[in-house]
Amino acid sequence: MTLRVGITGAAGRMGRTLVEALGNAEGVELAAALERPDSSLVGADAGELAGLGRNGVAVAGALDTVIGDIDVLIDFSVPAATLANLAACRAAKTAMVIGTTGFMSEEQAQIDAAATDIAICKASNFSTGVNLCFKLLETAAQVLGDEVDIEIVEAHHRHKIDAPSGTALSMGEVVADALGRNLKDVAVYGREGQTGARDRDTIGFATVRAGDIVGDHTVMFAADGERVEITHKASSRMSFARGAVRAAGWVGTQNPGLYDMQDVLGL
Ligand SMILES: NC(=O)C1=CN([C@@H]2O[C@H](COP(=O)(O)OP(=O)(O)OC[C@H]3O[C@@H](n4cnc5c(N)ncnc54)[C@H](OP(=O)(O)O)[C@@H]3O)[C@@H](O)[C@H]2O)C=CC1
Ligand SMILES: O=C(O)C1=N[C@H](C(=O)O)C[C@H](O)C1
Repeated sequence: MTLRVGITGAAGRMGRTLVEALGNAEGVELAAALERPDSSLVGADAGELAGLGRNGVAVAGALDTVIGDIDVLIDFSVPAATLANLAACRAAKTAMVIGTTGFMSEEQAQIDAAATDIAICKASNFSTGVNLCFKLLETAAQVLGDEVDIEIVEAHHRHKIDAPSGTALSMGEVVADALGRNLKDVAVYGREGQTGARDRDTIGFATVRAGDIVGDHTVMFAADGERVEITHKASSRMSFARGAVRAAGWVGTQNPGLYDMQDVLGL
């Protein structure tokens, strides 16, 4: 069976990469591509937009005009657009892959609620390497325990609109959970001025925004006399897109529920 997939933000950085990844994947096919209703790109060919040549899929401006043509919607856009698409998918019983980051906790609650009716695979990062790093981080935190200072440093391109990155926050959650801490209580987002000495239980975050960096993440476990650093560097958005397309093929056959890339990879 071939699953029919729709892509939102089809002209965006991830949207174009997803169109390319879908063209190379098996068991899934591009059935719809979406942009804003008032976008000048509505009606354009999605393959041409992605720089691949015509693929015959015209960009639509409204999800309700194409939702009957798709089995799974892949959404990498902005939280407000994702939540509007979530409501439409919930009503139509269409599965979703959500890659958008930067949701507030009450927005995440809407996703949790929709997952009682539809299958949703949501991940802050769909690359295999980052999902492996989540496992390595859990082990590192368990072994190094409370004897180390933990700092998370992330760097992304100048266009990124949320900080810290969703991936950095997920890494913080993995480490905090492994240590029995609540990230909300221990996170420190940047430092300035007379900060006082570091509190051992805190988990620090630092953000770099520069140039065309695709996505770098380092978690540092620093003790007196040694430190461990676990680093992932993405050099192509295709690493995220391939994972999201794999997730679409997987989530399209699941019962309602909220899943992540670890479920897709069986980690
Ligand atoms: N989970 C993962 O593995 C990854 C997640 N991401 C996340 O994906 C998201 C998108 O990133 P990226 O592709 O770089 O961003 P872009 O800005 O390049 O693309 C976003 C797309 O969404 C569209 N869009 C924005 N607002 C709306 C709206 N209100 N209604 C309809 N469409 C809208 C944009 O259209 P327009 O240009 O007209 O605004 C654009 O086509 C971010 O949240 C990012 O953090 C990114 C990479 C990997
Ligand atoms: O906006 C991006 O580009 C990315 N966003 C995701 C995040 O916020 O973690 C994933 C990746 O790092 C690229």
